[in-house]
Amino acid sequence: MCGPQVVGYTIYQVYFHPLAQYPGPLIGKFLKMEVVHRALMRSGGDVHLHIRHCHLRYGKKVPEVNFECNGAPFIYHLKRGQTNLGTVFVNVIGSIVRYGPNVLIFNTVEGLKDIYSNSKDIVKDDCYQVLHVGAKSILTETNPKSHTQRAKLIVPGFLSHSINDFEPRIREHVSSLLTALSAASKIEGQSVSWGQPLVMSDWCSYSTLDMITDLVFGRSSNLIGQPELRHIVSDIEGMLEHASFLLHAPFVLLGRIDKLLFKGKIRGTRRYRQMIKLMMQEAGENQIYNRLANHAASNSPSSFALSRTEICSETALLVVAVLFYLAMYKHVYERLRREIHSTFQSLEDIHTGPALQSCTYLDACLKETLRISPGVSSALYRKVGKRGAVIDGHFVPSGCSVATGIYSLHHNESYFPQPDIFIPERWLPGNESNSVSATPAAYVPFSLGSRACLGRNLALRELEIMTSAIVWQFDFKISLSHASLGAGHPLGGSGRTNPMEFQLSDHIVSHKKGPALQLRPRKP
Ligand code: HEM
Repeated sequence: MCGPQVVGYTIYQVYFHPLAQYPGPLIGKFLKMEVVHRALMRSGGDVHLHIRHCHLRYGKKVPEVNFECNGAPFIYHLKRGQTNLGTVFVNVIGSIVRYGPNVLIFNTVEGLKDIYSNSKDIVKDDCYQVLHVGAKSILTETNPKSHTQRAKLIVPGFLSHSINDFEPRIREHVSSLLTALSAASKIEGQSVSWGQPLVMSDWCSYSTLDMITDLVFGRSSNLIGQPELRHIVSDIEGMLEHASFLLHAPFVLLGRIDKLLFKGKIRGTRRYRQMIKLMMQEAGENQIYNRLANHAASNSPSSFALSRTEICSETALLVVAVLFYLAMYKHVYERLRREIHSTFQSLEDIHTGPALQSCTYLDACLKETLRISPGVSSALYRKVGKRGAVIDGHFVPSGCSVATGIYSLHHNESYFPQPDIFIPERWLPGNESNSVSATPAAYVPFSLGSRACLGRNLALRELEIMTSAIVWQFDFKISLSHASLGAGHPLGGSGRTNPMEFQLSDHIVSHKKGPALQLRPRKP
């Protein structure tokens, strides 16, 4: 392009483009902000925070009186520039941000529903196709008809009776985890002293990967029992980092620059794929993978393969996030301990049934964790079809990408007052404090509509059982020698300053190391 063309293009993008009226970063009028973050600035992992930042930045400031402290640490208020509890100015969150030349991000319940419940006129964005590794998968399929076909195949594996059948295996894996945690802590019998610090993200990842491989292939990866295989966890993380980079910057595939940038990670991906390949070959008759493979034989062989990303588990992140919040918010921990210890007489009692169902505070803690630290935190892009679509009252032309940032919506003050504070009480039936009550329609950790998470019930079952079993078995506290692992820090950079929030790195799914906990057998 020569000089006048550049000027003409710039004026069009800024003033006359159909999305010109929407506020957003200047650079976003010319480039996708996801690309800027992940490719140019290489700060991948922070996009969920940047989306929230944009909604705040492009909103407006209004005065708010009677700010409530509600048990949050003083440093937290200071970080937000609130030096007294009188009148403060807060940002009213901007509901729509232009996040790329043809990209709009909505931060409202109405926008969310219009985007994700309308599978006829709004489909998965083409960017998902970059994730096909040799074959399409249910997650990356963009054609609604083909998606329905695939979904029919695997949905039965995720219905409650299938999960009930699998639950004894979940409990066995949890029991192995507890034994391994005791051994790694070097806790002797009824010892009252605190054990060695343990990085819980590692241990929970081993256990949840063991569970999910057991379910999908009928054979566990057994990372709890075989330390030499544990590199698989970082192999998966590396693979997701690589994939999330390609998702938004597919141009690096030309000339395969990514092979240079992600050399070590690509090696890890190969190792991981090798393991999965072996498991696929040995999959038991009734396993989810087997059903897909049988169907593939009578259709197009590779196209029904199960993608690797589907079997990696975000569940581990959620368990460690719950443990982090329990260790940080003592009053929450005490209340949950009381509930778990008074409900269950022994570890064997922790299983699906009326007792577990009666644990309303456990349910509230899990919901609040999934709100504040959602396992999938960034924007799930969708593409507007031929006729265009009306989203939250705005007409969006055909071909535009639209999304809602899950982390950003879950931190929208209009739906979740005091969004940066972990308050399980907002989820309790007959909410004890109206000032913090949640808007359930804005809570979407598993997305919604026809492309919502299929593993939701399984993930929740694992979460409930693992969390209750750990709380039942151990007392725990943050290890002072690694206190900042997983936590925000006053010098942590934009959006990462809250020491009471478990920090996520968003790479398709979120992951993060931490917290480091010390355990001891629980006191009666
Ligand atoms: C707490 C843990 C989990 C969270 C927060 C979560 C969240 C999500 C979200 C937000 C999506 C939508 C993705 C998109 O639109 O691009 C999704 C899709 C999906 N999830 Fe999960 N997930 C979790 C665990 C699991 C587990 C354990 C499984 C299975 C073993 C699973 C299987 C799937 C599948 C198959 C899809 C694709 C659905 C489709 O496109 O039709 N998820 N998940």
